[in-house]
Amino acid sequence: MSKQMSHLDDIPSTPGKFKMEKSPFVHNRLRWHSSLAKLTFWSFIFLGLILIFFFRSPSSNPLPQDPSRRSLRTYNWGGPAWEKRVRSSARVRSHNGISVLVTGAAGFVGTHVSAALKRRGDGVLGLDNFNDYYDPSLKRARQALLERSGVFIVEGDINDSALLRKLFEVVAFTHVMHLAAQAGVRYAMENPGSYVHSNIAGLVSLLEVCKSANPQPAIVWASSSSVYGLNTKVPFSEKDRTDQPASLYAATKKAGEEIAHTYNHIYGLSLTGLRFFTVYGPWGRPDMAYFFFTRDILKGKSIPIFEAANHGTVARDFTYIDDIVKGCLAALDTTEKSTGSGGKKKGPAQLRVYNLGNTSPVPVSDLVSILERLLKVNAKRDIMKLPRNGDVQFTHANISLAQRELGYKPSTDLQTGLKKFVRWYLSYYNGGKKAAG
Ligand SMILES: O=C(O)[C@H]1O[C@H](OP(=O)(O)OP(=O)(O)OC[C@H]2O[C@@H](n3ccc(=O)[nH]c3=O)[C@H](O)[C@@H]2O)[C@H](O)[C@@H](O)[C@@H]1O
Repeated sequence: MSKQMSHLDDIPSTPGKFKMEKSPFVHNRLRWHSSLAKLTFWSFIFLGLILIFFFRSPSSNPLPQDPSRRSLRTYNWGGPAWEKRVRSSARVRSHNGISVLVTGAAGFVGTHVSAALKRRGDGVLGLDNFNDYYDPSLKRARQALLERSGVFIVEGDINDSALLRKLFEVVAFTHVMHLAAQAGVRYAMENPGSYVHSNIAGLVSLLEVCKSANPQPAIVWASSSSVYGLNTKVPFSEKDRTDQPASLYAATKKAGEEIAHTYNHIYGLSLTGLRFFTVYGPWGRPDMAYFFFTRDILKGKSIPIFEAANHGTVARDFTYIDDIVKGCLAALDTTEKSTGSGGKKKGPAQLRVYNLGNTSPVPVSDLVSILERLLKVNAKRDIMKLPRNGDVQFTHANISLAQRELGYKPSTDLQTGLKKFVRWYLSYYNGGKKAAG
């Protein structure tokens, strides 16, 4: 052993150099050895301290706001008490009910869909990674709301295949409502990686587990109106081209539609994509214009209102959350079963895509006028050129396919929907004396 040690000690770090110093400088060499040992010792201590710092104190993470680090977060899950909560939340309580895994359940659409499913007696289990793309306390408040109606949200990431497999082991979900995603059109230029992480890698991770589950669930998931990109044919129909995305966000949603095709084709998964058109309403997303316009109008801050070239109008087919929820439930209720089992396809399976919009685009400047009336405050309008960061000039949904096949019929105009949003906003932020971040 000692022989071996001395042999190892003799190996020069830079072959050739060491040999030259060998015989004439024995003393030097001994001194060199002891300082090398000291150096190694202190390096280990230093390395150890760094490791302790990283693993023990996530709050002192040097980049807490960088969502590309989200995948490094660890979540606690598992154990008999946890499994019991999972089972109880997913238990179907009505005749002919379905059991649904809702990803992104602490999100805007996820919360509303989960609550609606639970209300009619379906089994619902939520999954959410509670990331900090926008104020996580709003997500926690939505979680508390769902908790009160008996929906448990598991904390975890859709990229965690072991967690997903565990969930399917504990519950034989008949359906997955996949709403977890990195949303927002403009943020894709700041953090492209988070779009790939959630909307592509996360989707594949989920579909991998679904295709191997036995029985395979039917999946309904959130695509986006943004897939129409630079398409100029209005209103946008599902038959129109979607190969000119204007943002990376749109490109990842379009990629999702292609990935859905692949898993349907190879594994017989039943897949339905819903192209949502600018969804708004109570408990909405603070990164969306109607939400932060409201906050900034109340604060007396100026709001940037985009216009296209030559004072061209920028407009959106704003769609109220309750209409979207009805569309989601109708999509779940009309799914056919997946046809595969054990990762093998047995026959062709259902593959669908629907527009869920309002069919009545409203210029952004009109949205601001409605908010001014509801808030009784004049906005400080800062008209600026539509930046080249992913926004398109207008969206307009043709919903005849969803109408025909899902019975989808939106019934809330922007004025009515914003009135409900403003009422919620004032009671959430002022009633609770919270400040909108
Ligand atoms: O329909 C969709 O698929 C997409 O709808 C929204 O995207 P967007 O329509 O851009 O919604 P907002 O960011 O709320 O913008 C609404 C309108 O306000 C305009 N806007 C936005 C921000 C701003 O500072 N000023 C401004 O005039 C935008 O150009 C747009 O016309 C969501 O943010 C996306 O996640 C979703 O996928």
